[in-house]
Amino acid sequence: MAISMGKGSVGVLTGVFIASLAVVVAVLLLRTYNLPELKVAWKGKGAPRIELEEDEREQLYEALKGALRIPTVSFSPSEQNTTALEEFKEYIKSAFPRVFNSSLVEYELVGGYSHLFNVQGSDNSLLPYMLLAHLDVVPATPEGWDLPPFSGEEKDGYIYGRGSLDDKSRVIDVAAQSGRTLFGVLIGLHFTLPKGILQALEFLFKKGYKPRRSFYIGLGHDEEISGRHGAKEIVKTLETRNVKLEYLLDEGFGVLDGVIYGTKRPIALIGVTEKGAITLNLTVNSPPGHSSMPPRESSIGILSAALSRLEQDQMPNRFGKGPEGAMFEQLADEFYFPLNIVMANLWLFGPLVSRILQRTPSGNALVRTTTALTIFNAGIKSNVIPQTARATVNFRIHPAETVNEVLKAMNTTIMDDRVIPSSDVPFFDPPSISPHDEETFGYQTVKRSITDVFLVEPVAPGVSIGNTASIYKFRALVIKDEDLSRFHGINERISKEGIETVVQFYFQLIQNSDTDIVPVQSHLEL
Ligand SMILES: CCCCCCCC/C=C\CCCCCCCC(=O)N[C@@H](CCCCN)C(=O)O
Ligand SMILES: [Zn+2]
Ligand SMILES: [Zn+2]
Repeated sequence: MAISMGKGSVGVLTGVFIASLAVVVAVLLLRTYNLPELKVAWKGKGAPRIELEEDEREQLYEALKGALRIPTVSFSPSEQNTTALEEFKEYIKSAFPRVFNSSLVEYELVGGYSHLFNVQGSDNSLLPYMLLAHLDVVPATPEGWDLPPFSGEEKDGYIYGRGSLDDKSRVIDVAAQSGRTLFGVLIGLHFTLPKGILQALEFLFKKGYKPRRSFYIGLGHDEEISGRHGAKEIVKTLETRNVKLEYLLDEGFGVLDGVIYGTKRPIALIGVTEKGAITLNLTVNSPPGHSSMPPRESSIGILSAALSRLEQDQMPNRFGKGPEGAMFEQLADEFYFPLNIVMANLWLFGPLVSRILQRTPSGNALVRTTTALTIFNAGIKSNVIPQTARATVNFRIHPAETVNEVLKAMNTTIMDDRVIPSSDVPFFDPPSISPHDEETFGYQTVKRSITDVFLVEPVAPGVSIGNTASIYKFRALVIKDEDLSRFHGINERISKEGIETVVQFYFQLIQNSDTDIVPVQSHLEL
């Protein structure tokens, strides 16, 4: 069928072309010259903060340092440092005596090393909520670190260590909607570790606080390897007791300061959904033998070629097909000119924005299903042709795609029957979007607590690129662009100010949850 265009269409297209060109030039200029420095002059008062004495502050830093020194590493689904997990049990008991000795707290160990606290409120008519965190960490070797990863040492106002961001500085925050069972929200759960949560509770008890609304704190011990024995057992435990939650909060985004290119001020994002995930092991077997008589193709060669195809031939850019498009449109006013115009008109500029986003790893993660090659194993000796080569590929699925679609695309890309896929961790489609309208207590309470503590606007819903399988995902930290590589990377660290803010956030959230009235959002005067 022929496509014809009238004069009018040509005019419109020319206009669109010129507008696009202007935007491209403007974007290039913005990239060339530094953006104006962020000048944030908040006049918002926020909520009263917990006043920490100097010795309490020191106690807070020391408690985190102590936690970082216990190497609670999850190496693989079948290997964890159980000695460290044992040590951690004793550690939290000594670091948070008021929590463990309070008559308001029921404590139990779940799945061997996970911790479940039920803090009794005075009003049983209010549904409880849940805060989640995890105490396990991914492995780290000292290479490249300014300070050793399990030393809990301090430099220039930062406390360094594996887990300082993910997730030993945080406390569990999980929130399910009224009437939803935990199982529905926690499948494949990722927990984060609970330092800030327990510390906030410790300080609250010290001040004689008694909550009105009951809440749970769940600290998983195997979140980094899918939460099979921690989170899932906690879910089972609560399901058996027919527990319903008002909301559930876990780690996730944070207050993003300069992370989204071209924004005028820090933006707090609460994850209301997240990407799906598949982790596959790819194996190639071929006859072993003497390296002096190599076959034309070896297991290593076959597997490497397949992996290279996967890395080169990424899944398509889906920008705008999932909730991330709406997120940018909602935030349009937060961008400098002319990006504000661009973001408000994604129907026109969507393709341009999607191309710009995919140029950075974090932007790319928002716009497509990502393919990450994470493990490669083969060979035992320099003169032996290996029988087996094995690699692991981790896909994070864009909300507009499914597990089945990704598997199909992967097969098409590899196109080699000798590469055998298998999986030993659960995979899941991107979950549905958690409610975040003006009537939703959990979302609005988290949002209000963010504004109270960080004095930041806007607070908007977003799509989390990491997995937590919780209802709301927020990390009470200001995250700068340079921090992104520290997650699961080298020189993971948290500022002393940052760790105090985490505590302030939970201190505030726990108190803001003590009502049945959906909070009115405060607005900051600029
Ligand atoms: C324009 C770009 C905007 C992008 C903004 C990105 C901001 C990202 C902020 C923080 C990122 C931190 C990474 C989040 C980690 C989430 C938690 C986590 O590590 N979960 C694990 C669970 C593992 C479960 C076992 N399969 C994970 O996702 O690997
Ligand atoms: Zn992690
Ligand atoms: Zn984590």
